[in-house]
Amino acid sequence: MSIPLIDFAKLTHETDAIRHQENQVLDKACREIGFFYLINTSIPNSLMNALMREAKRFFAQSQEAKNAIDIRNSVNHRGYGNIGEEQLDENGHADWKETFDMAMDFPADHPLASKYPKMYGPNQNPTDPTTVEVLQDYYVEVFSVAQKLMTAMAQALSLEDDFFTSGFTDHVSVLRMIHYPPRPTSNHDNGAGAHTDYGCVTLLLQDQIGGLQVKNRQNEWVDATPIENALVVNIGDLMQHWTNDEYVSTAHRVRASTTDVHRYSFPFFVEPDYETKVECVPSCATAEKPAKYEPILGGEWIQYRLDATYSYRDSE
Ligand SMILES: O=C(O)CCC(=O)C(=O)O
Ligand SMILES: [Fe+2]
Repeated sequence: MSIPLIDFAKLTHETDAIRHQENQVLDKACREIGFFYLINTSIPNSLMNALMREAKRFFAQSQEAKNAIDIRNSVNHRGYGNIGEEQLDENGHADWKETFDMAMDFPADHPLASKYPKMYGPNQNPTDPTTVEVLQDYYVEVFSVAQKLMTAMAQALSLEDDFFTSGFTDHVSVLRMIHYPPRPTSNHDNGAGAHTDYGCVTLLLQDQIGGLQVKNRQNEWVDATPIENALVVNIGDLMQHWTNDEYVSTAHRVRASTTDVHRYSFPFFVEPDYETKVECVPSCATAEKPAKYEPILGGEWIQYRLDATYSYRDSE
């Protein structure tokens, strides 16, 4: 099975019939593969290009400059992650990539930062103000797309429109920039190891290099070949829990760049408020298929998964 295409312009169309029809296609994609391309999003192409440009500038800085905002110095997991810091597949190699993570910025003395210091707090920003501005602008735009997407999912699942989005007031969604440099040896082809994402959905912007692969229901790795200006969207574990396994969180991986090729990608991990209670949505449980998972707080789940994949968080 290949990766379906969803038209965001249709999903948010003013004509009910067009919206409903696209909603059915979305619902099918979420149930059958958990991955789709999203085209015609409201994000300006110029902003996507600017993000790509800033990422190249950011990662091209000296190691010293990047280490000044090392993610290991941030309790709430913001900033720069060097190669080898993250290992997504516990049975493989560490990932051959460097990263930068940002999220909503809360002052260190904010009540939520005091209560959940590992999830809320300040960002560690790049020094260049243009980079920061572009990251913030993109964050706002991509979150707006995510909200509309979750509204469409709620409609597809016969829920109130705001069933999911109402859990995103003080959300912990993360925008990440990733740089996959050329791999050093031929036996280390792991850009990002096989994994599922932790949150509700992930909206990924990628360049034209390719390398992302998705495991379909037949257990075959399918290439998520880049489509210009389209986002690749996938369901995460929290949404799978929320929907009692109706929407599926699917394994994916990134093959590392070959010699001389640099790849850049920008996942936006859509994650609710720490205190949003995630429990089986009513339309996904029946007498034959009762709720499979205990209710959990969104933040508890994300924190548990982050602690498992980052070496520096092990000891905490
Ligand atoms: O870089 C990519 O294409 C995907 C990255 C990814 O799956 C992740 O960071 O969770
Ligand atoms: Fe992922």
